[in-house]
Amino acid sequence: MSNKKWNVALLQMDIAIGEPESNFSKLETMLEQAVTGGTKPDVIVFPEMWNTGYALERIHELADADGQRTRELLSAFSRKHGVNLIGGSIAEKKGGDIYNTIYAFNREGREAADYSKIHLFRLMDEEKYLKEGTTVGQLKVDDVPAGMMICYDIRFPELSRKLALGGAQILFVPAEWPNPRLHHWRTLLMARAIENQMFVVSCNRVGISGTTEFFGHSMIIDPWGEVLAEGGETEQIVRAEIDMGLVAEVRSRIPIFEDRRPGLY
Ligand SMILES: NC(=O)CCC(=O)C(=O)O
Repeated sequence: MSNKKWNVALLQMDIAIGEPESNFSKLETMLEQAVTGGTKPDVIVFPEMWNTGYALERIHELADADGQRTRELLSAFSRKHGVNLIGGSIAEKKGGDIYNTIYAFNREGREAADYSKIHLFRLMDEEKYLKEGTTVGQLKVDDVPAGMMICYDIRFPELSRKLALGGAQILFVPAEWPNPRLHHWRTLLMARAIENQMFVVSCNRVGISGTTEFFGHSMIIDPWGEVLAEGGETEQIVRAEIDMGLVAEVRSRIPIFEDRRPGLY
């Protein structure tokens, strides 16, 4: 277990539907603000589908081919500033298919992992336009085992438990989670943190897209379930310092991983 302390910054941004140019420009502005406007972050997280929003009917023309443009930006920025990036997710075109994919980059500017959303959200028609990923999102951030899930994935506790059993001490969750389900968002994120005794770091977008309103409330939650930081409902950078040593402390106080009875369930 690690005793590392990290400053975490979440880019709680608005996303212009179907306008990658405008979204890249917004993201680059907020990235600069994240590294210049406060304590220098160790990890920066972005929201879900930040390059295109849910412009699904035009997604084949808008998606980033092999994530090339996104990868170039993230690699250069992470290397220049010595910061880990959990690069939200983007609409990624791979072969003839479109995926909802996170790229994570380390402080040296190298790609640490990618993860494509495995549970597609029917209420937003994802299953009609996107292809689901087939592997879970595991990575190391400064040698600390971590996990990645995307938005709707948090409704599946089996997935976060699998990541925790695989060693994850922190879970990163980019999202586009809208009204009227704020209560679900906050409760599910806190539950994933408490039941797995891990940090949960979630970045949601803000703004209105068609008739759908996204409420922000990006959250940084510790392994005890305490909310260390929570965004409001406008564009902002949400920040907190986290102490990774707390994971071992909470896990030794209530040893749920030793007390599990997997033979019975
Ligand atoms: N983009 C998403 O996966 C949205 C998930 C959501 O809103 C939910 O209620 O679940």
